[in-house]
Amino acid sequence: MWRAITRIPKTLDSLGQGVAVLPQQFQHSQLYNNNHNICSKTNYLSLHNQASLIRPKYRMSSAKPKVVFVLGGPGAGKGTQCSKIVERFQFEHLSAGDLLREERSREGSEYGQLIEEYIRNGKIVPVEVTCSLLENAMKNSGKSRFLIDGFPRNQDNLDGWNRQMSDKTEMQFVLFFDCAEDVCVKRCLGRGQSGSGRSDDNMESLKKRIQTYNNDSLPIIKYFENAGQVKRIDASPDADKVFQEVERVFLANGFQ
Ligand SMILES: Nc1ncnc2c1ncn2[C@@H]1O[C@H](COP(=O)(O)OP(=O)(O)O)[C@@H](O)[C@H]1O
Ligand SMILES: O=c1ccn([C@@H]2O[C@H](COP(=O)(O)OP(=O)(O)O)[C@@H](O)[C@H]2O)c(=O)[nH]1
Repeated sequence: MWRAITRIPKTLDSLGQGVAVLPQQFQHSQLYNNNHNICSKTNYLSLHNQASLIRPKYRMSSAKPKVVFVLGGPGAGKGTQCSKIVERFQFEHLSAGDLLREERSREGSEYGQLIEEYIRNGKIVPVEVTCSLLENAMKNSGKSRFLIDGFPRNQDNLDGWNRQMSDKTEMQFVLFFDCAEDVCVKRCLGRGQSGSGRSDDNMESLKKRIQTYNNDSLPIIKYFENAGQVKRIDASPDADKVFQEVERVFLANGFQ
């Protein structure tokens, strides 16, 4: 008789980051859910055996995932530079905006309409939606280094991240692409004209996005700056020149 309940050992229990390599079927199990980390010994043994199948991979990723936040005005060149970072360093690029656009277009999404409304009006989607998309993308990628592009952009985003993700990840620094407003506008309009298909690369939406950036996002960058966590990059030169600076920052912070 297995009357006694068994607490899953810490190594299996704390899958906050190890879960990144768990196959889908584990992700709703007691192994995954820290809130239900007590199970019968029979269940435990079965889960333990299943978990041992994936143990080597889990061990490899037992450190907390490293996160770099990438911030800057609309059109500052965040996405462009993230692609270059991915080519040069081993990072997974997660654009919060792209994830939201994907979710907007996903058939059956209960948030599609809400997301479209927020994006078109340059407003910031409630963090519960964005943070869940980010966490899922992190888990599904199986990677351990992430560029989180375009997030956190307001206090609600930052609070939500701190509640849901900060204990599970190691934030390295904030890469801030500093770009004058008129340059940002020109780049976004250029992106729209060259067929981005984005519903917000037009002057009307841009005015609202810039206002949101100045009112809501800049204070967050300031907050990180006061904490000594911001690496500021002048985003006005051409993309290759900007990347020279970006590369220097990553090398100086121990990334190869
Ligand atoms: N350094 C740069 N100089 C000139 N144009 C750029 C530069 N970086 C990006 N762009 C262009 O500006 C537009 C916006 O860049 P993107 O990387 O999508 O910005 P963000 O992700 O910050 O919105 C794109 O059309 C891109 O090709
Ligand atoms: O964490 C995020 C990131 C993006 N957005 C929305 O998505 C839009 C586009 O963001 P993206 O980062 O793709 O583009 P950018 O404005 O930086 O060019 C923003 O204006 C917001 O409406 C959001 O609500 N939360």
